[in-house]
Amino acid sequence: MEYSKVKLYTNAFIFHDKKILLGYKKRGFGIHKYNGFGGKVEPEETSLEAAARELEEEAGIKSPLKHIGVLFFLSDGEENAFHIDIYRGEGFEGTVIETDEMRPQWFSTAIDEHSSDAAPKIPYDQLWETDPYWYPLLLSNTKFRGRADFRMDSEKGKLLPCKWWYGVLDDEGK
Ligand SMILES: CNc1ncnc2c1ncn2[C@@H]1O[C@H](COP(=O)(O)OP(=O)(O)OP(=O)(O)O)[C@@H](O)[C@H]1O
Repeated sequence: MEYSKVKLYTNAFIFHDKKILLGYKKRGFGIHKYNGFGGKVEPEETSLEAAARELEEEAGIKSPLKHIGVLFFLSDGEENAFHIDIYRGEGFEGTVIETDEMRPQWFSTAIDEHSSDAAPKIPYDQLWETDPYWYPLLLSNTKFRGRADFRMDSEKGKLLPCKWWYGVLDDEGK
């Protein structure tokens, strides 16, 4: 797929007490899916500043965010490509709140199926369709990069991935 411009976005995932915080998107792009907290990078701010601002706007918390990956995402009906900077935060300050845009919820990161952890499992069937390929890298704190091209499936009446790849980076991001 081709594109003319690249738009910068952020997406932040908070980890605490063997759990990951996801938000159920209540409106707009990605509605009814679970995702990290994020949005557009505004012209006057850095990607990290945008990630911190969006996390506070959408979940009411602050966290020491570290860049862990990049997703390059293309879609039918979008002339722009999305460059999504993925951040990971260990712990947080403040109180997690529900906002007009997102309903936050904790999910278990425990690998043990029989864990007594009360938190529900990550809802892999309610994420963007290609997210399950890179969540293991996010969960294991491994730097990564990837690309996914989405096309409108006229039979199903929704955007579906037609081509994608994800790769692991070394500590220097190469
Ligand atoms: C395979 N494709 C994808 N996989 C995983 N995540 C994806 C994604 N495509 C977009 N995303 C994220 O979805 C959020 C949209 O943000 P969105 O609400 O539109 O932005 P923003 O809050 O700036 O908009 P408004 O303020 O409402 O205009 C933003 O975090 C962005 O990174």
